[in-house]
Amino acid sequence: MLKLHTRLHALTPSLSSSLRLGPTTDSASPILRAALSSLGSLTRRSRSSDLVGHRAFFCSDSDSSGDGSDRVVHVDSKAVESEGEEAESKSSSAIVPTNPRPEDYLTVLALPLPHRPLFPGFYMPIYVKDPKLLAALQESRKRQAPYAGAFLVKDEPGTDPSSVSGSESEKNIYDFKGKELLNRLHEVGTLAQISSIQGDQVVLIGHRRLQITEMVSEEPLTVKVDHLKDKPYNKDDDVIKATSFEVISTLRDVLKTSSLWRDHVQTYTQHIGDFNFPRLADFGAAISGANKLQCQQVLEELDVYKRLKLTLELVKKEMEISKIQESIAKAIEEKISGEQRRYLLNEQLKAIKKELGLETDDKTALSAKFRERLEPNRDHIPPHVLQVIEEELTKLQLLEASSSEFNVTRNYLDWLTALPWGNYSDENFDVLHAQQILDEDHYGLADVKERILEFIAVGKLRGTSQGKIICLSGPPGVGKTSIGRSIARALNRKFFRFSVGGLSDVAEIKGHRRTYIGAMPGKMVQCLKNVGTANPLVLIDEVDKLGRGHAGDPASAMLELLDPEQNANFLDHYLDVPIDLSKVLFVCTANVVENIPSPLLDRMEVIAIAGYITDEKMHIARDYLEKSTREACGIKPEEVEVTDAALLGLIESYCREAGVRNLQKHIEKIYRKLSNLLDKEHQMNLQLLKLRLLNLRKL
Ligand SMILES: Nc1ncnc2c1ncn2[C@@H]1O[C@H](COP(=O)(O)OP(=O)(O)OP(=O)(O)O)[C@@H](O)[C@H]1O
Repeated sequence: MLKLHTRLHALTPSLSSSLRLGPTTDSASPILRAALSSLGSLTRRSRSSDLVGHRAFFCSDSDSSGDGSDRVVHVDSKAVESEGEEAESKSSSAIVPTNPRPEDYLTVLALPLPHRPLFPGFYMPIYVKDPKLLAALQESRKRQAPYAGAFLVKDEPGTDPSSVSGSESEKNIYDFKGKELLNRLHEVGTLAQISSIQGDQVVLIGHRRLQITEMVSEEPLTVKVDHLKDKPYNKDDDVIKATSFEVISTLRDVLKTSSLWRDHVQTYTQHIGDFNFPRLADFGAAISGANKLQCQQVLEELDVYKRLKLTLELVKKEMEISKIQESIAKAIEEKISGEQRRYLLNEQLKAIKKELGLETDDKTALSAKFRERLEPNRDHIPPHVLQVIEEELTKLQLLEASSSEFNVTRNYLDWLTALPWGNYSDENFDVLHAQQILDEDHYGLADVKERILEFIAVGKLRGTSQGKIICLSGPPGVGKTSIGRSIARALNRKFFRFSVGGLSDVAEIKGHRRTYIGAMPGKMVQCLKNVGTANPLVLIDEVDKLGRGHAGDPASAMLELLDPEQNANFLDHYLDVPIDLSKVLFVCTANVVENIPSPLLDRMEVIAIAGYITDEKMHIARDYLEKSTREACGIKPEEVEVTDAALLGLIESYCREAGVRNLQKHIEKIYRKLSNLLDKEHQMNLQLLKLRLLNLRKL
């Protein structure tokens, strides 16, 4: 008695911690104590968890070997003391050694366990739904006999032990009473200490194996039991040792891959030198995810070697599961990291695009870009166009960036905002200046120059030059195109040239409707965007060679474009808003006036350039063509002299046509050859190369 008392006091510090975790013993091995502390947190966590509620938890009991019975009695009394239930009981348990020891419990209440058997040394919280059984448990706890027998419930015949039983079966167990219930229980179970009762939740601690021998009473079911002991085994048996080492090493492998049982396994394997084989087998089976029948098999096995072998099978399975778990986790991780990388790269791409001003997705950036373009000449933009632009900008915000509609709207806005609304170049109405420029570029052409100077003079008086279409007609190479360029220079207007020779598609002039894929505005809108001013000089080449369209008449479209009465409200199909072309000066060129469609011709002021006579050609060749060609060939004036006779010979013998393009080509040819000769002559220090009539043929 005295001995018992002193041990009780010695245990006090360790037991105070056990109150959280359940009872412990002073003689628990280092393994068990370590396991106890490491499992403390897990146990606390698991109590709130429904899932783990069906599994057992490792504790420090070790009386399965049969020598720890008195320790359990101490633990029990201490637990009761700590809960402050009855001070009296504390003294009685300490002083009166008549408290029954676990092995004294030969008649116990039978607790049905629906999910898994309880292994010695493990915790298990269960819910007792039978009020009579619950009352009996509370009663026995009060009587300082807090022990019961925990027995796994058998599956109904024909059911798959691996299939999920669910709460249905749990409920059904309590419908069985007496003998019926007894028949549903496995015979081998565990002596369970009732650690605590809270409501209908009872926390059990497994102690030693029991076997039901007979029924004592029906409600609640009470049974007589035999206490089972492990069969004697040789501790130094190599096979047992090897099997147990294999169990441990497998547990270690599980630990490496699965964190689920890390606490359990780590604690146990840390103390590898201090284990006992039956406990190891129980431990492995209890923490494995094996089904209840497999666990029950381990519980029923009294041969230590066989039990270890069964456990080994279970932990190996656990290992396989954790490998699968690892590969699943890895695959998912790879997928996630791949997606994250993609997201990151996309974000970087966006940032780079934004930095380079290529941002296409960012609607706000796009809108800002368009608004920025509008800002400088917002006052000049006609109100109806501004309204359309604003509407389109709002639409752009609502559209999905990846939709085709978005791209259409974006392109449309791009065109609308790129046009030079109300942006005019300052016209130069200085007649003298104009004459100077025209003379600079062309020889002769007195009629043409006069007409142009008149045009400028009228424009000066009116303050604007508009309302006229000049048509320059004449044979090829008489300088129709080049004079158009000169007029633009003289008037200080931007120059844009496009040829309508062979044009048969009206859409080239008036644009496509926006609904078509790859729709574009017509040539005139492209011209305005290109030159950046609303009053350029537009040279329409080869107007007499206008094609006949199969879909629409290009001549009519040209009429709309050129007619001063209509072109103030020129409607391009793509833009769909009228644009003012009245400030544009149109100059057309034609070889044969008769081929120009009469409605067009009617509106034109035709200036005919008949062609040049030899004398004119001589002047043009000497003063314009020769000069420009010499410069183009990089020959200095003092290096070459072309005599009049040679030039005349060239014109009369080789270039008899009305224009001077052929003459220009011959002069270019001669100068190319001369530059080749000069290269050789340079070496002979020849100062001047004279091109005479005689040499002309050779060249
Ligand atoms: N009176 C001129 N003075 C100076 N150079 C001229 C004159 N007439 C034509 N040229 C030159 O002749 C070349 C051909 O002229 P241009 O191309 O304008 O002819 P074109 O009448 O438009 O021909 P086409 O009908 O074939 O288009 C140009 O280099 C131009 O400078």
